Amino acid sequence: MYLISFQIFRPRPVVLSGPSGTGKSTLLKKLLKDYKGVFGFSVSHTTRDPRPGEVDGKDYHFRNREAMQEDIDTGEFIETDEFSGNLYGTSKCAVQDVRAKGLICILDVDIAGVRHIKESDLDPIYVSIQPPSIEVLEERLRGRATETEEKIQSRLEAARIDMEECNEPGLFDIVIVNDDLDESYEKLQSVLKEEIMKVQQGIKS
Ligand SMILES: Nc1ncnc2c1ncn2[C@@H]1O[C@H](COP(=O)(O)OP(=O)(O)OP(=O)(O)O)[C@@H](O)[C@H]1O
Ligand SMILES: Nc1nc2c(ncn2[C@@H]2O[C@H](COP(=O)(O)O)[C@@H](O)[C@H]2O)c(=O)[nH]1
Repeated sequence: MYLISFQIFRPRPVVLSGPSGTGKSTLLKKLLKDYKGVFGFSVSHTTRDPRPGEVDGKDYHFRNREAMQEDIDTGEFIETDEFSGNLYGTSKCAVQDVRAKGLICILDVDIAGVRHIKESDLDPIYVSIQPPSIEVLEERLRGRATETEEKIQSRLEAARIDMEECNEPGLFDIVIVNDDLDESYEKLQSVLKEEIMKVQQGIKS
């Protein structure tokens, strides 16, 4: 009996994608804070260096390239991509850890990651978070002050491609232009309402 109801209430994961600096982490941190016990973050692996304040195992699993490549070769990842000179990837464990708790698993991946996930059996809701313009994105990236000039340029180059590809029919369930943060958050909550309710009702019953 317990098993049957667990399967009925199993929420769909959520993929948040969009250019670097567009506000994905800001929005997902708000969801995690406002909906405790509803969402869980899929902690990705990366070979990039931690930024000040980032914690290994919480923000990312920070690995050197050799170690991460070994894990890729042994089939531990759902998807991986090279972005701005570093490897990033979603491990099977990262997603399983969240889903085993009955939580909505949030994945933050680039657009190549979205395409790889489409080939898996994950069946998430796909959300693209876009900047109002490339100029605003550049301001946000510079304002965050986490990248070198070279990295800012490579991220802006990837952003131009992402801003074009996000409108490809069928790629995303919704594209949210993150101009006003509160409005974007409203839209995000609205598209996730059904899954949120599934988990909240599951908690009550
Ligand atoms: N709607 C908004 N208006 C103004 N600033 C914003 C808005 N949303 C996010 N920001 C700011 O933009 C910067 C980048 O946001 P954030 O780190 O969340 O981006 P990101 O998409 O997660 O980037 P990355 O993919 O590189 O991790 C941050 O300084 C954040 O405070
Ligand atoms: N394909 C994947 N992309 C990922 C993953 N984790 C993060 N990302 C994307 O990388 C860039 C840069 O992130 P940053 O933290 O260095 O700024 C950004 O677009 C993320 O969405 C992943 O596991 N797979």
